[in-house]
Amino acid sequence: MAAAKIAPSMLSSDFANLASEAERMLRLGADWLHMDIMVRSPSPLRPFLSLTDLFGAGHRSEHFVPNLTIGAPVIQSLRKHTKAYLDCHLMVTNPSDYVEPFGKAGASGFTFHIEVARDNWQELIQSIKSKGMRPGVSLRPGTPVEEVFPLVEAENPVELVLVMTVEPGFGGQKFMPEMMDKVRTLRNKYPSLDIEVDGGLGPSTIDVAASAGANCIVAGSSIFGAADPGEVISVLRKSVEGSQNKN
Ligand SMILES: O=C(CO)[C@H](O)[C@H](O)COP(=O)(O)O
Ligand SMILES: [Fe+2]
Repeated sequence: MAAAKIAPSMLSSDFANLASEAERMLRLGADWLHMDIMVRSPSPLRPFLSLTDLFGAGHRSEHFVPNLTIGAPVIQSLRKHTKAYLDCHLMVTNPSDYVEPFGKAGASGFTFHIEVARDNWQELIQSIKSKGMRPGVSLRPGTPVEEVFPLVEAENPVELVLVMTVEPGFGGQKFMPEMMDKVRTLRNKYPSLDIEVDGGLGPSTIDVAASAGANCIVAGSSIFGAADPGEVISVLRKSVEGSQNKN
């Protein structure tokens, strides 16, 4: 059985006090720290011609998501303050460019999106492992779950599948229960796989995700916005463990 992992999304923390926020979450019972990486990525045509040069600054195809958060230097700084598992979720168009810097910075898990790795996921998994990180794959709400089967069944497989339960880009969005079909399908096929859900998880949505078979729970706004964040972490864990004991 895949163990319950509660992973506060540090996207909702006070970035100016990241080390103490991380320490607070671990003290309150968190297993992992979820780090959302959203970076503006250069076009493959640079320095010759970029999509922005062609279509103007409004063209968004160089971004995986319309937001900017943190990069490897922040992971490196945080690593000096904690031994915790840093569960890095890379919402970037070119994940292979980030494997080496994140490995050096001390990332523990490196989860890339299948939508930007359809042609090179085998090499990507290999390089993530060679840098000492645990490879994971994520899928946006519109991406069919079948797309990740080959990555779980590969000779050199991913060790975690992250099912997005909101459109990636921002914390504080509404949970999409229709994504639970993907979780159920994955749990039925792969009983011991780490299946992570991310987006809109909290005490009011956890039971649906836990009973579908998710064992790694990312939660940002519901934990950081709570009067008692430790209680929220405990509710999330009990729901996952309770569902597992029923099966
Ligand atoms: O990947 C993410 C956004 O793209 C975040 O991890 C996610 O949104 C968590 O935030 P919340 O729990 O507030 O929804
Ligand atoms: Fe995330």
